Amino acid sequence: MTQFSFELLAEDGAARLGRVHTAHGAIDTPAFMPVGTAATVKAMLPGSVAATGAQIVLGNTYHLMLRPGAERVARLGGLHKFMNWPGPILTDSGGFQVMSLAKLRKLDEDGVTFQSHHDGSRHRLTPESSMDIQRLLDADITMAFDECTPFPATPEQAAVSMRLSMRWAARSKAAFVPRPGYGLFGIVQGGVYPELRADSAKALLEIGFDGYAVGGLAVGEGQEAMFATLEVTTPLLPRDKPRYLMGVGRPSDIIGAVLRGVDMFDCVMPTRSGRTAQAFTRRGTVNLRNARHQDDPRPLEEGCSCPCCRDHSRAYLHHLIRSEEILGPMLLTWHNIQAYQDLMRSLREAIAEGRVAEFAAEAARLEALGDI
Ligand SMILES: O=c1[nH]cnc2c(CCNCC3CCCCC3)c3[nH]c(NCc4cccs4)nc3cc12
Repeated sequence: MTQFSFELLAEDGAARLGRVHTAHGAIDTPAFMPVGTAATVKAMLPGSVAATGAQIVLGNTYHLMLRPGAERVARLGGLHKFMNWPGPILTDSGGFQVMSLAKLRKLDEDGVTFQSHHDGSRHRLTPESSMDIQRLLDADITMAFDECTPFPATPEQAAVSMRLSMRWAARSKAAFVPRPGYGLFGIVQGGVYPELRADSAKALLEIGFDGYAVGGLAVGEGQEAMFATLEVTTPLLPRDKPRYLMGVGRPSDIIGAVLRGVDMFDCVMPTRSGRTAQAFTRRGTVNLRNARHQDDPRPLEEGCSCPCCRDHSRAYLHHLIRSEEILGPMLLTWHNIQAYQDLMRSLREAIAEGRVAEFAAEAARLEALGDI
């Protein structure tokens, strides 16, 4: 039976090439995890997600506990069977989504009480219930129940919030049921304050986790502050465990974070943007609603192997978007996920060959050119 583990295969500065082994398969890192909110990567078939090169997807505890319910998913064989995704799945703890989506949230030492944004029914999430739900979903990687410290926060506010998350991290670890091939990740908090980040990392190491996420970032602090915080945080985390930067990000954010020691990423942008006609290319984002594309016979991105770029023109994509045809968001979602997976593969190859700094410089140069 596979044990949950992380293989460190190569290093190039602080950047790492690795492989995470889980009960449902391996993940090559640096890795981008497409978000599968309500047990689906929106507008994509599971086979299409796999065809992009994605090896792991995210499931959303908040949504699934409300509908169809974690017990129902468990009765139906767990999330892998329910959504027909045989590969690894990471579920978030539900905490972040409760704070951003639910109504009438009441947070106390024990957890969060909230009303469903669907029907107003009352629910409660605690470290213990979050672990139970993630186990019912059969997540290969379970996230500790934390509070994402709002931004901006004073050092005092960030300290109070971080200490609550550390108490919740200990309770998450105590409630987590260890199984071969299944892992639990802790989440570092501490705002943009180096001492608090150090305190949080130290607290999590004492509790002991299979992987370490950096939370509380990509919440409006800006790329410079995010990178500065990573520079004082990742060096404090174990070299032989995966690091996961939550909610990141744009391609330039991901590249900069990989250079600062991050291995795993999740972000709603490639899927959400795909549905709003925003396409990610090596030369920056392209808005296909823009009339400049209406006579353009070229593919969205030269050299991209996805069905959107392989089989269709910008003029056609523009037409689909303007006509609000379902195929529009389908093709752009596929392209965006493929573009992110191609970026991660290029980063892995660059690290393996010891040229990741050069890769980052070239990527920044191309993006600065803008689309033509
Ligand atoms: O400290 C954190 N703790 C827990 N989760 C965080 C998340 C959510 C990560 N994606 C979850 C996914 C689970 C499946 C459904 C989709 C989300 C963050 N996202 C961002 N920035 C991006 C942001 C997105 C929205 C507002 S900021 N910063 C984050 C910080 C934390």
